[in-house]
Amino acid sequence: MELILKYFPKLTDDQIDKFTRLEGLYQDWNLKINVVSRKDIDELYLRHVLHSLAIAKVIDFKPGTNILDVGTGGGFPGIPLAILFPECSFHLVDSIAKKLKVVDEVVEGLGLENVKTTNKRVEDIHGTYDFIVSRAVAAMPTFVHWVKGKIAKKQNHELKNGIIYLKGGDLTEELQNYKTVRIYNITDFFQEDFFETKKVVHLPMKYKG
Ligand SMILES: C[S@@+](CC[C@H](N)C(=O)[O-])C[C@H]1O[C@@H](n2cnc3c(N)ncnc32)[C@H](O)[C@@H]1O
Repeated sequence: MELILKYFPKLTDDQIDKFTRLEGLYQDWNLKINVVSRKDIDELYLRHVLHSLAIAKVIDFKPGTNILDVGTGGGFPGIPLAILFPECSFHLVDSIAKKLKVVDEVVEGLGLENVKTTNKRVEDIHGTYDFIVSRAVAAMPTFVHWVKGKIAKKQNHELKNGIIYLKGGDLTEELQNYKTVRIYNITDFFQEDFFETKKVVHLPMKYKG
């Protein structure tokens, strides 16, 4: 938890309480359904919570923003972002039911009222969103194909709405066709070795309706 406060020193008592309780909830649920690896549970705050919050260093979501987390798995990046942005709404989607069971339990355990979950493939989700966030789900061309029709017409964040994706390694080839893409090194925000090759990819997508 100290790690989160190091980079987000202005958290409210309620946010600190939720981030603190997160670890116990994941530990309990992971014993029953193994959704997060042992090593990852031991380093939950670094590998999952702080990694998810790198998105907040790229976009400061305004109150009222609605966000889709595609392939949320055990709830990342959606759950940490929902704690950080209590006035935004988050829709967490995954095609595997057992993963969402853990997410549902964590959401209930924390009393997170700004999160809803759906067990579907993202291709079958028909809402629109200001932002689509994700980590480690598909190559960018596939991902863009899945979500490009889901960017809200009424945009809150002038020109910035679109995809924010957490990914690692050399992305030059994969992203060469996207002219507006911005790539941020996570080590620019968090000085931790774990993030050495990890990036935040921001692909603004203007609605063309
Ligand atoms: C490698 S896991 C990443 C989970 C989580 N985002 C994280 O970073 O911890 C990929 C997840 O994407 C989900 N997924 C893959 N394709 C999907 C699709 N088309 N629609 C919804 N979920 C999908 C899988 O079920 C899996 O839970």
